[in-house]
Amino acid sequence: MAKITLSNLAHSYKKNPKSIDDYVLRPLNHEWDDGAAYALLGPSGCGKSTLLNIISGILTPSEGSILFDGKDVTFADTASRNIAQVFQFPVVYDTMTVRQNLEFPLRNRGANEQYIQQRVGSIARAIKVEDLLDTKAQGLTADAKQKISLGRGMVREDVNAILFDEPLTVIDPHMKWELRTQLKALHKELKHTMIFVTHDQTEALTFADKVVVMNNGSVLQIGTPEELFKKPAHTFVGYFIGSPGMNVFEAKIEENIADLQGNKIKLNAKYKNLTGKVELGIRPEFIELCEEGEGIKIEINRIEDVAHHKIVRANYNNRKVNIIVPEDIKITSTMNNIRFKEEGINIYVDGWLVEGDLS
Ligand SMILES: Nc1ncnc2c1ncn2[C@@H]1O[C@H](COP(=O)(O)OP(=O)(O)OP(=O)(O)O)[C@@H](O)[C@H]1O
Repeated sequence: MAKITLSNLAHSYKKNPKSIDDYVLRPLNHEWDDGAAYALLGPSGCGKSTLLNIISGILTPSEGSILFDGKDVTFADTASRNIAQVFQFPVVYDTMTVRQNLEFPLRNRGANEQYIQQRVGSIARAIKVEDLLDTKAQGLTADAKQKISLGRGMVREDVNAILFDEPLTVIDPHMKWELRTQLKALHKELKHTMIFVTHDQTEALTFADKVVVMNNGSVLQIGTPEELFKKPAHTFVGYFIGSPGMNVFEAKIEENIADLQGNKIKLNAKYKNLTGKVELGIRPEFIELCEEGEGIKIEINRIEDVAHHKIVRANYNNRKVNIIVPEDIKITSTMNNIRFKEEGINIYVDGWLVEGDLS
């Protein structure tokens, strides 16, 4: 296992990039802790695979360097980086049995027979393919083959890192949950440094200790699922993560009062001299519905009953606002107003979170 350091790393697919817009990865400086499970999350085209390919050595970055435990591997090939990879589509040898497929990475490295049997046994148990061990891979479903690919990725204990590039895409939806849980359990047991690329927030939030949120070639935040929920570092993180995502309103801020188009909202911190585009962000979970005469007037458009809560879709001054209310709350025809819970309010300038003075 290794700590992975990205130092002034940037990448452009153009030979002579002229401006920052020519870069698909903008300068990054980050350390990925040894033994942690990371999810790399972001919309299609934000640069996730480019970054993963740079870490694995498939791609050489146009600028900066990458270090494994302090050793510069920027120009080292994939084989010498000692990493395991699992791709979107299964990589298995059809003519081999499941057992032989799982044994392959260990035999390749000259592991002894007793260790191979013990290790393949425990991985087969973890991914629940014990009954398939002596079956040829050829006849297996895409799901089962991808499970074998995951097993092959996990079977070596001596790798620096395991990289997963959207490995659950071909997996049947209810099997996805099971595999994610198994991957998490294997990570707990083996403590491999794992990087899991996905554009699915549920996948990222359930698998990872830390989620790296990317957009447009930049890392916007690295945080625990709780940090991403409570303190999104950027408005993009706020509305990309969450279902529905964070509500964002333009605001004027004077000390500890936010003015939303004439509606005054009390804040639990003071802000001074904010210049630029000032916005107030609040997740739907921190907005309460209340009776007419209190809070801010809204127009309710639709109420959706989802598992364990209701989502209220409404309009406030010609813009959309989403509210999450517990399933046991009865919404009456006079509940046309909302109020904000102070602890759920975050203030942003030009998209970025600013901390106020709590004293
Ligand atoms: N070989 C290439 N040559 C030129 N441009 C490329 C190449 N590979 C990727 N790109 C571009 O780089 C940007 C980042 O792509 P990348 O595949 O890293 O994003 P991603 O976040 O992994 O997206 P997805 O989830 O769709 O795979 C995109 O605009 C893509 O079109």
